[in-house]
Amino acid sequence: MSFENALQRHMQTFNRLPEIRAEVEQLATQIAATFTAGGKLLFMGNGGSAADSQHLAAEFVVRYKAERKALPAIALTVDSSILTAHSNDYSFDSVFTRQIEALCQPNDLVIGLSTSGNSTNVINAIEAAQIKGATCWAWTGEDGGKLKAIADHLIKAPSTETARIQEAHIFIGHWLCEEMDRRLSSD
Ligand SMILES: O=C(CO)[C@@H](O)[C@H](O)[C@H](O)[C@H](O)COP(=O)(O)O
Ligand SMILES: [Zn+2]
Repeated sequence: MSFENALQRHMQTFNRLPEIRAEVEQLATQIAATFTAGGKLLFMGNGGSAADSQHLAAEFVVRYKAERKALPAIALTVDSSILTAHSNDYSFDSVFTRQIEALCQPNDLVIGLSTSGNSTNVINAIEAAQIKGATCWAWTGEDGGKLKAIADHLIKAPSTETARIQEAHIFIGHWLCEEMDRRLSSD
């Protein structure tokens, strides 16, 4: 794909983001309510979405732009000992489930990122988090994949192309950080 072609697809995806604005605003409201109620955010995903998970968790814990209190967020993608021990001793399909069992509380909000919507370890962990009583969001592509029927709420980036979906996901994540700065910076 040429540079121009990739850029055109990126722009097409971003031009369609207003279509999912209501869901993103609903998520912002739920995240703010989660923090106010003493809950935390748990992020997970594979590959680029693992990177997005740790990137976004860091924005909440450290800071985005405003000076505000630390906000509780954990990426389930970062502890190499947990990831390798669990995958080696049990299965990669339950590598996030195990951490949900250890860390997730009923008032937490779980965000599973999967461009296909079909990553088994994300699906399994969302189901485990639902059993724990947490509210579960899936960030997917336009298709939604298997997560469409499983997650409590969906944010479907308007593309079927992995890279473009990831670019939209990180934009949405940054906008949520912007919103938390606006809503919580005076706390
Ligand atoms: O970053 C990329 C592609 O841009 C890859 O690392 C990609 O994230 C990996 O293939 C993931 O395993 C894809 O999983 P998913 O998004 O379908 O859940
Ligand atoms: Zn990538």
